[in-house]
Amino acid sequence: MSESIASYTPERLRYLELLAKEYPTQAATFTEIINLQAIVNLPKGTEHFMSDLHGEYEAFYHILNNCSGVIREKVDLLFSQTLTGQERANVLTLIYYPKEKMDMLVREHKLTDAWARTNLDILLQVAKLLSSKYSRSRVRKAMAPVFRFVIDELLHAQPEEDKNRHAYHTKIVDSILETGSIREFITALAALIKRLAVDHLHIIGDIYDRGPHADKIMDTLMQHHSLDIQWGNHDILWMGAAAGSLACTANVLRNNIRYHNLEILESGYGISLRSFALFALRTYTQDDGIDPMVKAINVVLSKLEGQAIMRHPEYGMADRLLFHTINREQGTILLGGKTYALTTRDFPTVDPQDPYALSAEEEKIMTQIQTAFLESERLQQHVRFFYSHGAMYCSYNNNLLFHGGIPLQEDGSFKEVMIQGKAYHGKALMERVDRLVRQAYQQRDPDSLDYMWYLWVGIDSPVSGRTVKTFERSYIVDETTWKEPQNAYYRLNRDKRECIKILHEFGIDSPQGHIINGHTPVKVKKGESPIRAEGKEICIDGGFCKAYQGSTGIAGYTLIFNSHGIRIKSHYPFKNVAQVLQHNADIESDSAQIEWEPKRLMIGDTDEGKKLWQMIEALKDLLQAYRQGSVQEKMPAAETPDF
Ligand SMILES: O=P(O)(O)OC[C@H]1O[C@](O)(COP(=O)(O)O)[C@@H](O)[C@@H]1O
Ligand SMILES: [Mn+2]
Repeated sequence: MSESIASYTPERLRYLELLAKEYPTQAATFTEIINLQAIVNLPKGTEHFMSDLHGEYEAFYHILNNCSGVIREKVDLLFSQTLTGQERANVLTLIYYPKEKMDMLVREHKLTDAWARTNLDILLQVAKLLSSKYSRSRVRKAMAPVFRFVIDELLHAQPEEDKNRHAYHTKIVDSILETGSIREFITALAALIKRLAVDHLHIIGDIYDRGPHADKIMDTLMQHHSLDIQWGNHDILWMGAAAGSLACTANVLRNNIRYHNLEILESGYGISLRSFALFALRTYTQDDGIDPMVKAINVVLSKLEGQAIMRHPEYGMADRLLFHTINREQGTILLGGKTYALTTRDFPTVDPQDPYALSAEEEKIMTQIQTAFLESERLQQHVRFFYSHGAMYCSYNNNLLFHGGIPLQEDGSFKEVMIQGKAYHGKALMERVDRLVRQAYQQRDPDSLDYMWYLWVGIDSPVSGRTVKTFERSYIVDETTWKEPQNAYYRLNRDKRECIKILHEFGIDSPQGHIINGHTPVKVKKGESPIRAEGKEICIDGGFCKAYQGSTGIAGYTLIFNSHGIRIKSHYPFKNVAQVLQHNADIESDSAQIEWEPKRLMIGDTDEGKKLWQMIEALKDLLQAYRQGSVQEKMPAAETPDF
């Protein structure tokens, strides 16, 4: 059979020549084609989605360890007939916290060879089940390098295989025991199990604030094998503070003072609040029962925000300039033509002639704190990770991920938002804001730093979408003033057609497309559902944050998207790691299937798969080019035929 001769454009030929550097022979090329064609026909990897972690490190870390309850499902599937509930619970704790569990067993003299053999076998069965949907080479890469060979051998042992092989495997286990490496080995196996259960993690914003340890969450995320982050309004605030914005810094301080979370600043990031605390105690009274530190930061915040509003008439926030309408003698404020009572009259640093100017002392202390943010190496490292792994939005396998909303008009059309003199809407707006956020960190110019603050408070901000009313919520007795008006997105997101329109704007036209976001806690207790707009929008702010669990009724969601479809897990509150170790107290979760795929999704159907198909096509072209002599093979020296 004669093959037709293909002709290539000069660009294509150049590309094939580059590709030939990696695949220099026909053999190398077709091996890779076979390899990739096998991969695209494997089931798609499992994606997990979480949002609004709000510093709840312990709950987050446990959910990461129990892979949102997926490990328990697998262990139950394999062993519900052969192990008791207690035995399975012990296995689970071993997988979640191998080091701590084995430490405990050693203390109790229970880490025997017999225990090791039994548990090794159980863990191998779990790992085998989870690895079945990956290529062997992918599984091998997921293993700790030191144990790669051994785990690989053991995973591929078939019980029915001949005696020699069985003896070989028994020998491997004997050597593991003899060499005293069982603990390391079990730890590596537990890590592999967790690694295989979750292929990719999406964090849909608000890692920071309210709970105590966002810094530890960041450390953990930095170790993760595969993840992306969509920035939340709280994250943006910290990023702004880390880039030097004083208005952002004041908001970070306020959030953390109010929640008694000084530890993250002081020991987590080495940012001392000592001078600020001393200043507050010296300057403010305790007569009205309000914490002097809260009062001190509220005033600094109102001043700095007022300055930013005056610098930027284009933000349209002149009506948020409240500070000069306070009547200190009467303890009231004038708001929209009405007078409201305040909970304090304690404003000692406000100059009635120039109410938005920081006092000399406030200025000095805030400048010191600003420098401390800029110089905190650990904070800067975390923020750099936000930039390298995060963005305003992400389009991933037909899902559109962002923290808050896309600014809309009341009639549902995209809202035009002015940024540095030009109007943007929809996708272009998200991309423009993304660039501005990056510019704020790279260039630290006053304009983009102010915009970082706007993203925290503004009704046209994609990450906030509210007029944030910090002053009213702090000091005005009448709670009707506390309501924060929201962008129309948060009403229109209940409408299927609106969501389809937004997805379309971002190039997602599949009937299986969804918007996935967080930001507004789903009040399950009040009958709210995370599934909105007939399944087109899924909001997964389930309240990891303890302060919100009263209204959400649960303690966080994980959304799971595997080859069969999408399901949601609602988690119940977590006690602590000690409880897990003592009583195997796993987080309980309910699971609900949201959607089934019409047919099982394979890697070839994913975004990554599309790239692999392109690569397969290119390699086929390369093979053809080799065969017709358009590109020359380069035999490795040792294989050059000897004439
Ligand atoms: O993105 P989130 O979690 O809703 O946080 C932003 C909100 O937090 C607030 O600052 C209120 O916080 P608290 O409820 O913790 O006092 C609101 O003014 C603002 O809308
Ligand atoms: Mn938020």
